[in-house]
Order: sequence, then C-alpha cells, then structure tokens
Amino acid sequence: MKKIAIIGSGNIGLSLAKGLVKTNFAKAENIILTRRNLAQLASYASEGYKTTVDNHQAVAEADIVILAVLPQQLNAVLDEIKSAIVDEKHLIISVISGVSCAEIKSKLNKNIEVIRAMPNTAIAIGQSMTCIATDGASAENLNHVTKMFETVGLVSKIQEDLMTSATALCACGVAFFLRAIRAASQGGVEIGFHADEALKMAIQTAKGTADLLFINQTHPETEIDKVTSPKGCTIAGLNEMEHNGFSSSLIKGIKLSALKAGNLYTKEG
Ligand SMILES: NC(=O)C1=CN([C@@H]2O[C@H](COP(=O)(O)OP(=O)(O)OC[C@H]3O[C@@H](n4cnc5c(N)ncnc54)[C@H](OP(=O)(O)O)[C@@H]3O)[C@@H](O)[C@H]2O)C=CC1
Ligand SMILES: O=C(O)[C@@H]1CCC=N1
Repeated sequence: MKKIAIIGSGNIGLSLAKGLVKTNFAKAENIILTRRNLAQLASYASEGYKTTVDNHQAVAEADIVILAVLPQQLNAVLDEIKSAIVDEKHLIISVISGVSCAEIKSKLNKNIEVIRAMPNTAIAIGQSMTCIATDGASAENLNHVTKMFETVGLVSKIQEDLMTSATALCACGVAFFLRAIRAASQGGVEIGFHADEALKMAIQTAKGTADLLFINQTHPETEIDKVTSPKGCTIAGLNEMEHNGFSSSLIKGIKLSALKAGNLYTKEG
C-alpha cells in the first residue's frame, strides 16, 4: 500500500485523511500527518496516524505527497522538502488554491508529476465534490488520483485554468450553503420554532432538496415550479428574496471568491 504524507494537516488536510481512512482507501498507519504545532495532532497519533513536524522526513518516507498548507506558507514548505523529492518515486498532489502545477514544479526545480485537486470539507464524510487538473501528469497517476478522490465523493476532471473557479463554487461553496441553512433556521425561529428544531428542519429540507436534484436529475426551476402554487405563499416568499438580491448576491459572492482564489499566492511567498 502506498504511503501518503499530508504536509499541512489543518482543516482540509485532516478532513482528507479522515475520509481516506473511513472509506478504506488508506490505513491510518500509512498516512503521515505534518504540522508545526504537533500537539494539535495528538488525537490522530493515538488513532494510529504517524505525526511529525519534520516535512523532509515525511516526504522521504512517502510515495504520495499531498500539499495542504495555506498559499502563503507554500514556499517555505517547498524549500524544506525539495531535497527529499525523488522524480521517479514521488507524486505530488496539491490542494492549495491559486498555485499552478508549473509554479510548484518550477519552485522544486524537478521534473516531477503534479496534480491539483480541489476538494471540500465534506470529504471527511465521503461527500466531497472534488475537481482535478494537471498540466501533463501520466494517465496512470491521473487515474490513481481520480480513484483516490472518488472513494471520498464525486470527481470532475477540469482544465487547470478553471481551478480557481472550482475553488469558489465547490470548496467555498460549502460555507455559502451552510450560511443559507443557518439563515433559514433563523427565519424559522422568528416564525415560532425553537432554535434546535428550526435548525434540524432547515438541514433536512436542504438535504432533501439537494437529493431531489441529484436523484431526479432535474433542473432547479423544474422543482421550484412544483412548489410554487398559484397565488401561494412560496412564490410570495421567493419573489421577496429575489427583490432583495438573493440570486444576485450568491452570484456576486462566487465571482469575488473566484477572483480572490486566483490571487492568494505570490511567488515571493
Ligand atoms: N479549508 C477548505 O475547505 C479548503 C482548503 N483548501 C486549501 O487547502 C489549504 C489549507 O487550507 P486550510 O486547511 O483551510 O488551512 P489550515 O490553516 O486549517 O491548514 C493549514 C495547516 O498547515 C500547517 N502548516 C503551516 N505551515 C506548515 C509547515 N511549514 N509545515 C507543516 N505544516 C504547516 C498549519 O499548522 P501549524 O500552524 O501547526 O503548522 C495548518 O494546520 C489552503 O491552501 C486552501 O486554499 C482547498 C480546498 C478546501
Ligand atoms: O477560504 C479559503 O481560502 C479556502 C480555499 C477554499 C476553501 N477554503
């Protein structure tokens, strides 16, 4: 079984590790987690993961290296691991927003294969929407990475220049939908439910709605037409939301996130 080093085990790195173990793609003992504040990984060490602050050693021991630090932390990490990377042995997967495969290869000064993946935090429960792109990795490596992310959700292969858009729509998207659920539950409290009931109702309504589209393979407007009775209360509420910029605000937010995602990394670090 291939050994995986996750360099930068924070929110997404740990979500990925959990997902891979939960779905039996990897065993905890074959995953090396790194971060500078090792104490934060104590519970993972007790579950069988290897944990270390030594990125160089982690890379030397691994076959697959997953880069999961913040864009502004990347250059220091690449300097640290550069000499441990062996062209023919290692496959690099980067989940870092806004950094191209070419930039990583150039900073490492190696002829190494780099595949970018943009998962979201639902990867921890095997429900990620992950976009994958590369600028010339072998079909074998691309298939391997696709299979790896397919064990923890859906995968779309996209052109690399769309990776920042994928970041906004799929990775940031989790926060956007969560805020929508939270807002719905707040509305529910105003109209008479206790907060916990309102949240439970909003969550199940959102889940059922997503499944309607997924299972029926229908367009959202087709399902909306089924809810909006003539002269009814749904269309009244929906139109009020639109008058206040509901769709427009989502679209504008996604555009701004995509713009920001493309500007998170500077070559200087
Ligand atoms: N969060 C998300 O939903 C998603 C994030 N991403 C991308 O993933 C990356 C990480 O994001 P996120 O998980 O949110 O951020 P976090 O800050 O939660 O994780 C980054 C981790 O990197 C560690 N780290 C920093 N410097 C080093 C170093 N030199 N060596 C080892 N570890 C280091 C930090 O821990 P310590 O300070 O202890 O070293 C921290 O735990 C970003 O580039 C982001 O764009 C992509 C998709 C989704
Ligand atoms: O907010 C961020 O920058 C990261 C990238 C996508 C999700 N979280």
